[in-house]
Amino acid sequence: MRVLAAMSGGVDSAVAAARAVEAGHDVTGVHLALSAKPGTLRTGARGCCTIEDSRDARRAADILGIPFYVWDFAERFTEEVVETFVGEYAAGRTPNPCVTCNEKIKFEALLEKAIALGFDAVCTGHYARLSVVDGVPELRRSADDHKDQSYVLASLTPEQLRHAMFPLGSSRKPDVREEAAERGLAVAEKPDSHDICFIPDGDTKKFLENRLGERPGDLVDAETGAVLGRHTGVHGFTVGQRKGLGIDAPAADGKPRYVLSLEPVSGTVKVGSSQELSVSTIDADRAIWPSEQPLTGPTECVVQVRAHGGMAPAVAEVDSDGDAVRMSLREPLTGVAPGQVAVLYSPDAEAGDVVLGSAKISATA
Ligand SMILES: Nc1ncnc2c1ncn2[C@@H]1O[C@H](COP(=O)(O)OP(=O)(O)OP(=O)(O)O)[C@@H](O)[C@H]1O
Repeated sequence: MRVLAAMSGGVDSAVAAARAVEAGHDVTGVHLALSAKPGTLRTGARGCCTIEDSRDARRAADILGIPFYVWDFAERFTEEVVETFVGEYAAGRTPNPCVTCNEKIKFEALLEKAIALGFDAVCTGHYARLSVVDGVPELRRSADDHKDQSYVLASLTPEQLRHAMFPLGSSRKPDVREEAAERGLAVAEKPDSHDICFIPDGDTKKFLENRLGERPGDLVDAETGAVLGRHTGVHGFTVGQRKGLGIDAPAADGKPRYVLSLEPVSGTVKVGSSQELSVSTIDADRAIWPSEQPLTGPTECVVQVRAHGGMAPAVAEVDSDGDAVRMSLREPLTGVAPGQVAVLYSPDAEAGDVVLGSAKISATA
């Protein structure tokens, strides 16, 4: 197969590309310049697409003896990922930009260009197991629980998955580092990337304030309706947040308060107790079914509502056109934020790691 290896300059994608070469594929490496300023690469910054990262990716490609290019996808990344991120926060939702990047950049913009150039697949260093049998993709959790990225890949369509390759799915990170060292890849010791790549200092609140300015509103006690304080914008909050609420007076029962809901039009942030934060029903829409088959009838599953943690057994029911899912949780969950993705995994221990589907959370109760 002709394979385009997406090389970030990190250890995972270097080893993934190496394995694709070793498997006998005709591999070309590409580094995506995604920096927020179109046409530029940042120097010295943490996060992705610094000049150092593109050099590291090129060096790895040289060691593997494969052709290598840098493609400027900054404009598309800004439009599809950064602007969506800002818009979602302004609308009182909590987006996951890595999900959007996989959907719109790596497996849409990049894959489209790859296919137009005659490649059969895009290979990445993601940790998730993927097999395609008779054209039907099956996406599963990684063999490495700590690194599992099936959550951020679960929104890929069957067609995108048919052209994806994740050679690290069955590996554990320490072994991947060891393999990189054995292969002489200089990136073997490079630290893992964290957080949101376009917010290198990790200060999401400041980033959103710079973009959205001040949009003041009230912090309101959900139970009594009492105004507890003022804030500078719903974009500074996420459902389940406890710290940084800026409320001086303690709750009557002395227990901590959490953000329960965000109302962008009125600017109201409702807060309440941890009990009020618990939800037992999640509604989600824009569902994606990796195997192309929407669930039929009530289906036992395990639902995961954020990239790390937030899992509960549930019964999922899908509407007739396969777009909307209602999940009735068998155990309550807290901190379920509209805008995040709900990923449905198969429930039994043996096959508990197969992604059945995913959908964007729209409401909770
Ligand atoms: N700027 C980029 N250019 C090309 N591919 C990229 C880029 N950023 C990420 N990728 C691809 O997406 C995969 C997952 O990205 P993620 O940010 O989760 O990286 P990671 O797990 O730290 O992997 P790595 O060690 O390769 O950086 C990478 O392994 C790589 O294949």
